[in-house]
Amino acid sequence: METWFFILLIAVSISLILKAFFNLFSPPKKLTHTLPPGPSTFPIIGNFLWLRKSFFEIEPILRNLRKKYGSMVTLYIGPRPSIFVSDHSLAHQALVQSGSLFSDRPKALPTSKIMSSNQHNISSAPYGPNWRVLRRNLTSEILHPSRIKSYSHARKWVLDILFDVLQSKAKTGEPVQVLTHFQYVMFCLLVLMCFGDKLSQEQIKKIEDVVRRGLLGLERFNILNFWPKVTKVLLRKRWQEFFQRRKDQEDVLIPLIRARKKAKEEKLSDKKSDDYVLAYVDTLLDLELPEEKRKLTEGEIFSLASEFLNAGTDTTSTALQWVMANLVKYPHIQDKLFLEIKGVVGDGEEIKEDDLQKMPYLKAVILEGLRRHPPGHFVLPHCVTEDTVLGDYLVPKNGTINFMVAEMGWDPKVWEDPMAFKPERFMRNEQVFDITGSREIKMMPFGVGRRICPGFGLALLHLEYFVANLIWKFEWKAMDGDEISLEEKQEFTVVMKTPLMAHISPRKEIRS
Ligand code: HEM
Repeated sequence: METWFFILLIAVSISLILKAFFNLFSPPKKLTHTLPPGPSTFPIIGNFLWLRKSFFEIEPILRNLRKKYGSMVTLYIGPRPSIFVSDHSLAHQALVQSGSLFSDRPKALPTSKIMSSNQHNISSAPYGPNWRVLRRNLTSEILHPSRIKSYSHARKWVLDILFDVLQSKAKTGEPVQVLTHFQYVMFCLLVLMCFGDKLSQEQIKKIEDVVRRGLLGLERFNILNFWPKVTKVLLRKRWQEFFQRRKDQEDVLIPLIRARKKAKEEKLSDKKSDDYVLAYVDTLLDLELPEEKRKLTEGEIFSLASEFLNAGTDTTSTALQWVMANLVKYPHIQDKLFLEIKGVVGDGEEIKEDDLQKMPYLKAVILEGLRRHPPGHFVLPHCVTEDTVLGDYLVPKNGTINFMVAEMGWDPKVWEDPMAFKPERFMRNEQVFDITGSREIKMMPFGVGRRICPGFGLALLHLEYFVANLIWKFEWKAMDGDEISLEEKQEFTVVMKTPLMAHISPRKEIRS
């Protein structure tokens, strides 16, 4: 079927080339600034071929193009020009200094439009009143430090689950493949924050299965966005598969939303007023959209809940795996971290959340992990609210502008020996490293400016809490004769191509 689609594209391309040829004779449009340079593309077919690639596949191409064209490059991906920026100071100019111009999101492609309930979630909502209300609800109701603190019992519960699994592996001496465990614990935490703390492990597993299945292999559906009227006929089966994925998720998540609605009503009518811990879904039930002056629909609440799970789980478990991989690869860094923890905890059994504030080296290890292995190599695509100039080039309203996160963290002009894992680089300065990039950008694993990841505080807490406890409880070693490979591949995030396998031994036994 794709072959027919391709032939059709060639036919349309030829007619467009002819049109472009005739346009040569019409008077040129007057433009004071031009788009940033980039490789010329064969109309339509070129756009289509770019569209089939993931950003991860495009990244090495962009790295080469940067050498030729500089730190702003244009590619024609799909129907719009896409500008890529790899320069720190241009990113600061755009996202921080001109934040109100550069914080819009592009019009969603058809599949994303369906997934986001027509851009009624935080990450894809246009810059405006609806986005502001949705984002403020998340940050003030759920991600506020005092609310985050109120979920500490959930973190302890999940940590104990993780310890039980690792303890049994340590006893048998078999190596542990940690990623699935990390993914599961992050999932538990976010599910409890999203739907309340009364869910069983079986329910959480079911949610994880269906949400993860929906997330992986999404690039398969990119092609549907190219000329949807045609793909709806020619690629009918793939569209069906796409809708089925969403339905599978709705079947699991919508009953949970309805249960929270019922619980809230019961609480209001005072039938039940027991230990009711506020969950993200509860805050959405009565929220009003200012642009449409109405409450959210069930479908929109579903999209926001899915976004919360997708945004906060794989990103953090990926970062956790990268950090642990480096601690296994470099035992001297692991030892140094262990000694710092010992200095704070003494002979205590567990690390309390307040203890984390006293561990600067731990923070440096996490920051170095995020610099060297950012889970997302690009921020989400941005667009401008009006035609704008950046770095002497035009950034048009009908295009997208993308910022290259990994490139900035690996820039030798900013970071000495950038590909090495050296947490000490974050210890040299008296001041705490500013991850929000408000004064200057050195790296931006969470983005910067008005669209900065609202979950960065929660993510850093989760990373610090789990890394510290995992190192305090166990010694982590590479398997005999096994090199820890830092090769990458793209899943939803940029993960380890060869997932981390390690031998673990309880520290208690080592100490006694
Ligand atoms: C290590 C973990 C994480 C990383 C590396 C990360 C990274 C990012 C990045 C790069 C963006 C895009 C910024 C932009 O477009 O300019 C983003 C947006 C977002 N993230 Fe995160 N994130 C993480 C964890 C979380 C968590 C835990 C949550 C929620 C609980 C979350 C919720 C969101 C949301 C809702 C957005 C959209 C913001 C907007 O468009 O206004 N993220 N994140």
